[in-house]
Amino acid sequence: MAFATINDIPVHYELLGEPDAKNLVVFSNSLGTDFRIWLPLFDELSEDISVLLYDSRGHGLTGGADKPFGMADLVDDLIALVEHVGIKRAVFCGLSVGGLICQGVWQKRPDMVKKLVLCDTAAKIGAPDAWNARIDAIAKDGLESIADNVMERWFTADFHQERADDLAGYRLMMSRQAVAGYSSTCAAIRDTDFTNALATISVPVLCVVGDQDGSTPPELVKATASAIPGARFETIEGCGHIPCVEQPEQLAALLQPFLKKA
Ligand SMILES: O=C(O)CC1=CCC(=O)O1
Repeated sequence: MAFATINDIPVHYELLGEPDAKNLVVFSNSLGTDFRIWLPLFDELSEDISVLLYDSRGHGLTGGADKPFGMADLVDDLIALVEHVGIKRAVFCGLSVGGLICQGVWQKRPDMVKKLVLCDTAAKIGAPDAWNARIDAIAKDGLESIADNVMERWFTADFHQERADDLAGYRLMMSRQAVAGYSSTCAAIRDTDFTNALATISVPVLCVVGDQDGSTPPELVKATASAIPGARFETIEGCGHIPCVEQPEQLAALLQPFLKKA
């Protein structure tokens, strides 16, 4: 557990391994989560893979919720954190809004990006009206009021039935986020459209999506992959929006060879 002051806010992160390791992956979390969502994946990855994990602005133990922020801030935070820990170049793997942040890093600092893993994400996520409705709902009634709906999109019916303890834990992770940080992140997603930048991506890209993802459905992620030159698209079976939690073995089986390929 480590903290750094990045762009005037405390950022919570963890570097496991060396900043100059050959196989180094930077993981960026999704809306309503923190870096602990990636932990189940690490049991499945080989030991020679080093990782940088962090909580994005307004989430987890990272600060910044008190002032409104947008996608440019989220991207700048990740770039500055990567520089802070001494990483020159890495694979960037982002889930959902984390995938938008990683696309933003590619646009601003392509020299930092060796490969991209875009997990349950797209160049544009959701409709502005839906984000505005979500922002209004949580301003009025708090995150608890939307938690059941969000869990329906995050996890499959099987997960709901068979992993009730985990479901309760991830539901708490989401509903305990700072409302203002969650709200700014919704606005950042609403205001971001990287569609025109997809054709500029010239590093290897792996796009993955849960077959039952209710937030970024397979057709959306497939369309994003189709617009990136040479990108590979894969579906994860029996999975909602968060494969690193629901199907970490399948995600690792896709990630590992992609990381190791020259
Ligand atoms: O909460 C959701 O609907 C899922 C989600 C959308 C963007 C993101 O990061 O998570």
